[in-house]
Amino acid sequence: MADGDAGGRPGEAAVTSDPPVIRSNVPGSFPWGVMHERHPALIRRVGEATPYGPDRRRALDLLLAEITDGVIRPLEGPVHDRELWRSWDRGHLGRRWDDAPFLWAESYFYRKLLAAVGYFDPGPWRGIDPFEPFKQAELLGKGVDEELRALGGLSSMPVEEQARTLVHRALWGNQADLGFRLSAAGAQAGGQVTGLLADDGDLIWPAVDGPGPARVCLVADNAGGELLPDLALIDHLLHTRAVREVSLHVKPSPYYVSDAVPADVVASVRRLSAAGGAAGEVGERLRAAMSSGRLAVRTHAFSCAPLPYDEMPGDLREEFASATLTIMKGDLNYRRLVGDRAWAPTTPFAETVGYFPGPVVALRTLKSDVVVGLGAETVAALEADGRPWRTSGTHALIQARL
Ligand SMILES: O=P(O)(O)OC[C@H]1O[C@](O)(CO)[C@@H](O)[C@@H]1O
Repeated sequence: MADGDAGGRPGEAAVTSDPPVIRSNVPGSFPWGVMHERHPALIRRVGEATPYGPDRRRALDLLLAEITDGVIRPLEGPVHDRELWRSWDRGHLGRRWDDAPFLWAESYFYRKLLAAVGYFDPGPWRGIDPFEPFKQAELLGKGVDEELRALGGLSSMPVEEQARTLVHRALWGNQADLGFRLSAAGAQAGGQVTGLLADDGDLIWPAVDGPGPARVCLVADNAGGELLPDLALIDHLLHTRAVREVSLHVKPSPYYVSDAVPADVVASVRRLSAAGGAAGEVGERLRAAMSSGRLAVRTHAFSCAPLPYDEMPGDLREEFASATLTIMKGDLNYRRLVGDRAWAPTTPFAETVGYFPGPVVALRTLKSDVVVGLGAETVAALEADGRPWRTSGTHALIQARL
């Protein structure tokens, strides 16, 4: 199957009734806006944020030209991940960007952006995160101060309320990733519609507290304002709950603007420790947990793959299969989890994640068209309201399949 258009999940019987994959070839649609407005704006912002020399600037200009009216070109030179991308290709190289699945094209765009800035090349720009200036500004910003201060109020709450609060902070931390803020709608976003569109939050704790030592995987999304509450939640799992071990999955290289990489984990733990008070204690406990191995940071290449999780490789499948619970953070992970398809929003969540090898919960604010697991009345009310509820980041959900 070229790109899973008609179902055909690897390792499973073809599901011919699956809806079509989302592409960016409809002018005016959300994916079209990402590819034609957000990505060019991002190329410009990256060029402004770091003092690259003429070669890198030329490469950024070429990337802009390629995504504007060109076809998808292969990576040039002796790159370390050529074989990987060949295995992920699905026949899209050489076709128009807009005709590839949105998920695939977006992901490849970020890989090409890293190529343009020389992130993997020998030389001065190797390993320089092009998004670091944005991430750093956020980590040092006022919003983060508030987040850290709020941790002080937790100790006076009963444990169940602490847990609920931490899950909600981790959930809403996903609201505004830095890529999302590159669009006018995203820049103005910030409202929250209280009352989740789906709320399986109460299912989390019985799953984690069950008999036997638990191991939790948290598949992180953005750095800064999202990773800090994720880390606070991890601290709760390790310190207050009887969780033996947490695997924190972050991206092996910069991706989707603000996605967390290992350097962001280190920066966030430092930020927590430096804050003093309750946040400082969280930071110190996390540092100790990293030293002892109870908190392990993982970077799997598939975390930056342009494919849904139902195509995950065997070692990652085993990792999730052996976890008591996997927490999937954010919009992109949600798209990869349920499949980036034009699902009817009332499609049961469990039906879309049947392939997932262990208990899984998604914490996600809605920033793209994909959504499943909603009640018909909820959908009718959202549609009647007339505002862009699927993509504005104002709505959130917690969905579990245990
Ligand atoms: O950081 P998150 O929550 O994964 O959101 C990233 C989202 O932003 C977009 O890339 C749009 O810019 C979506 O396609 C994607 O799902």
